[in-house]
Amino acid sequence: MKLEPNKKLNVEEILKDLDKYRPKRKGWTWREKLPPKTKIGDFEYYEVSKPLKNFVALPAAHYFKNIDPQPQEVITSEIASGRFEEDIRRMRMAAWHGADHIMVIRTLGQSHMDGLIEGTPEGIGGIPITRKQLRASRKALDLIEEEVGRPINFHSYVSGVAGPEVAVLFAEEGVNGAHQDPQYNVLYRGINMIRSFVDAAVAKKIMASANMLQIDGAHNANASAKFAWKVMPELLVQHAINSLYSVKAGMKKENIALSTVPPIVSPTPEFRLNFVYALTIRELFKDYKFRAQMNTRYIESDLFDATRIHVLDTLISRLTKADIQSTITPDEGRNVPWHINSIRGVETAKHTLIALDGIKEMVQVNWDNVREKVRELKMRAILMLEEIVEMGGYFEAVENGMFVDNGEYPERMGDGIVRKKDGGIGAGTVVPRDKDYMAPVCHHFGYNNLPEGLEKPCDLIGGCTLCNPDKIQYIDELDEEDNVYKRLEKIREYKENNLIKPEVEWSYDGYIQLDMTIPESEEYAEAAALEICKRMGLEDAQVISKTVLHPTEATYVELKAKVPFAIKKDDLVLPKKPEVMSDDELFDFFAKHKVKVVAGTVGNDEHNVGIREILDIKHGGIEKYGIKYEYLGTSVPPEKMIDAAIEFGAQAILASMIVTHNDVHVENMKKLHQLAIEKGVRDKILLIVGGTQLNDDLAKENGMDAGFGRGTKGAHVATFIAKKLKEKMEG
Ligand SMILES: Cc1ncc(COP(=O)(O)O)c(/C=N/CC[C@H](N)C(=O)O)c1O
Repeated sequence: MKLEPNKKLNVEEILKDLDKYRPKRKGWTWREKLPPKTKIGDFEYYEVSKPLKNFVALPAAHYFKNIDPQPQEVITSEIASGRFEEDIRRMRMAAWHGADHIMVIRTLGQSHMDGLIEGTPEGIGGIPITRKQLRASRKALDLIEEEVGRPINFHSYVSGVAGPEVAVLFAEEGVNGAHQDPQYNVLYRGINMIRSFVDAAVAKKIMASANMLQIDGAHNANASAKFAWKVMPELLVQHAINSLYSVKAGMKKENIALSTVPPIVSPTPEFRLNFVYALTIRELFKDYKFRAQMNTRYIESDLFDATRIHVLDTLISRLTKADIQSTITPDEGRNVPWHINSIRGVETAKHTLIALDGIKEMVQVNWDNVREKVRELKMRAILMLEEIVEMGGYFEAVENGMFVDNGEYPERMGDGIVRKKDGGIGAGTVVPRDKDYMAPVCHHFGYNNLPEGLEKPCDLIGGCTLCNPDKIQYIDELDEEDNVYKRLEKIREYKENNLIKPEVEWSYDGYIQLDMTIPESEEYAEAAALEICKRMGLEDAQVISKTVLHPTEATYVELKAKVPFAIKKDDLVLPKKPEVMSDDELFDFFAKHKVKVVAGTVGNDEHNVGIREILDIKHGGIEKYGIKYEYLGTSVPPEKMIDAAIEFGAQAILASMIVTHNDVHVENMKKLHQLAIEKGVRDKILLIVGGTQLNDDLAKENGMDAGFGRGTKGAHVATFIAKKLKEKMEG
């Protein structure tokens, strides 16, 4: 099976033969780095990796030969729609934008399930991680990898009371990376600490056997603390505990990634604080990997603010080091991530990393002003670790509320998270192994009374599931109602009738996002906006963000709402593509017919970039085909345009109109048409207008011969002139 860029992912195809699916590989894949000063297009890069085969480049790429340079850092897209058949569509979108690390959040509460989930039930806030969901997702990613031309890492979470079972499932199914940090269970899921650490050792050894990359859970302290910047010493301690525990459990340091988040945001002077922290952690843990995550603690519903924060967080990565740049959807503050926001997050990371390529060639740390601060932060962490040891170790420290206390250690606020050593979920469930304990399976952590001379423990049973996947018991579905087939059934009618509905996260969910500015205070603006949606016939309208432009003058309101209808794709009339003759035909025509035009930006408009692109040879402008032009400049009065065309003996006027405020562009078109009639040349001179807000219909309605909008090239205009002149000659 192969994905075609012009064909949608076929979920039914993905679901076929999942019982026979085997992962193509195990373990994590880093990007293929290219050497410093690699040339891409007209530019040199210091920190790029192998480009993609298929991609969606940044918006401005078309100015630069449509290059899409890929940073060396792995870029994560976090997905949490709750329906894996929708997640895989978004994975494809994210991969084209440059994500090669797909992280699917688990459904609420899966950490508290003491066993595996089977089948394909729908999740809340994330996906129920099941063998079938993992296989379908990994199988889809195999196809998406081929399509974009780069390996994609599939990632989820090994935590909760079924941690070891989940770790085995992941190792069996070729999951490439996972969060694993026992402190997460203890602090944020209330799971017994002895159970958590014993399970973690078992899970880590299994993850190590499959060469999975591990991400720790320190970022949760950033997200949970009242004053996120005060837990920095503790974060270093948390990283140290999980990192060393992971090494002791058999993990290689290059597979241990510290999850590090710039803890604070503007309006604080964030950079000076975040930068010191970022330098400190990288100095202390230089043999490990760094998974930089954008801040989630202070993300509000304002997408622009969130994006600014994420750009600044990515600057920190560029100025220090990140092996993975994890993107968080900028709307983390208001929705479960939607398609567009997952993609926005990836674009922000790619844009910023590429924009700051090689920044360290020009910008260095002023250690004179930083060294002392780094040292102080390290001292705080070391003192905290020493006190933990004095208390009797980690478990006692947690019992004393040492963690996520909002005092910057050694200051203490006394509001840390307290867990009892013999309390929490799974307390008392750890049983010491008997002397004759023996488990005939591979990669099993801890005491195992295996017979001498075994090549592999599982030789005793003819192979374990990690060595012999045919031993895996594949369960297809358990719930007759809550499964992917039932969900696909509900939307089959839309697909069969080629119907279209907008969506934000699930096919045909019908949601749109709209925004409006209401000249009222916040509360009236919200009420008015909802009423406007109601009168527009939209359903389930909800305000998702408000920006006060002025307490009484105006409020900008963003809403989501459902459209109560579907569109028939077959009834849609597509705007006709502008005709374009081949270069040879254009060269040939204008070699035989000498054509002159006058051109300029008409009225009181100073924008000239667009018209120059249409004229100049180096941008593929009309000059390339032999058309002569007289450029009149900007803010050219319509009268002067007509007079110049007469004087220059031009067959056409090219009038650029970018400003359309108060319909000034319509007024100028009408004037050109009227003046050409008054001067008796309307049938001798083609009136051609262009501009980002224009189109052919609007131009013709106002007396022009043609109108060209966004994306027009010189060849389009030259083709129009040639065809019209040909008609005149034949007529
Ligand atoms: C160390 C660890 N284990 C498990 C889980 C998830 O475990 P549940 O199934 O209990 O939700 C998490 C969650 N982090 C959220 C993703 C974050 N936005 C991220 O990108 O890292 C975690 O940090």
